[in-house]
Amino acid sequence: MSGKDAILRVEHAGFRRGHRTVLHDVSLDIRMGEMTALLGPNGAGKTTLLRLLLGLARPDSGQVWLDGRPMAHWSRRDVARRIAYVPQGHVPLFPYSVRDIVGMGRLAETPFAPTLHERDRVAVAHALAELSITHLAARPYTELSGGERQAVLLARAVAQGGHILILDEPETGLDYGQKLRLYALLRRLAAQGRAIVATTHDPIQAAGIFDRAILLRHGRVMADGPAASLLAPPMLERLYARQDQAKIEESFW
Ligand SMILES: Nc1ncnc2c1ncn2[C@@H]1O[C@H](COP(=O)(O)OP(=O)(O)OP(=O)(O)O)[C@@H](O)[C@H]1O
Repeated sequence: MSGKDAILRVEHAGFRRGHRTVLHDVSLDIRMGEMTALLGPNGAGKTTLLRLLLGLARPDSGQVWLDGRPMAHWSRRDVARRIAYVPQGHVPLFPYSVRDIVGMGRLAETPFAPTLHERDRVAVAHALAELSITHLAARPYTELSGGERQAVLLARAVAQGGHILILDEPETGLDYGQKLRLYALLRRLAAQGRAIVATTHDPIQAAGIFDRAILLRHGRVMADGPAASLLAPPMLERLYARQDQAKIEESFW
């Protein structure tokens, strides 16, 4: 694997669902200490690409590498030690307490223990404090607001540790103050050397926050570069152009 700091690499990945090709020849590197935003219109393939990065789906062609080894060679537990995931809108069936949900982030470390070890409890307390939700610790997760739930899922990812944090539309449901705290937290985690990858539907905000942007359209990487320069009007108009308009532009160019 080239690129000294690339912890995750996608090499010429193709992915099909039935007759649909969802990802076409996607190649990219995810680097330590970098905040990478993944943008594109609805259905562009962002969540599918995250699933490949998480090892939850395998490409039909090409390869995904984690820390220099093919993803398929890693056990689920070893992937969970390295990659924390914050999914979109997750609602469990049972009214676990916030403390229990955040504690689930420690399962890769202590999978069969009936109770958490002291170091796990410290990690949970630290994560709750980091997200300013210590006061919610005993509340049932199912009774929280959307923004509070999102903060709990972030705390679970922080408690999990790992070098890579992958988030699917993490701003969903957050108020403005929570969004600012989320981005400050992600920046701190990146400054500690972690790799941050997040999908977002807010390119204007992402331009000021992320280091790098990868633009996906119709399952292909349309552009990959510094967020501040890429996420500007000409590129964004192309990225989010209606399909018929894009065809006109493609034939024009
Ligand atoms: N299980 C499936 N079966 C068939 N097609 C699927 C399946 N999952 C995803 N797709 C298709 O793959 C394409 C990419 O979906 P994906 O969820 O990755 O897009 P996205 O960029 O995350 O979209 P959004 O911004 O709306 O969340 C879409 O056209 C979707 O309809």
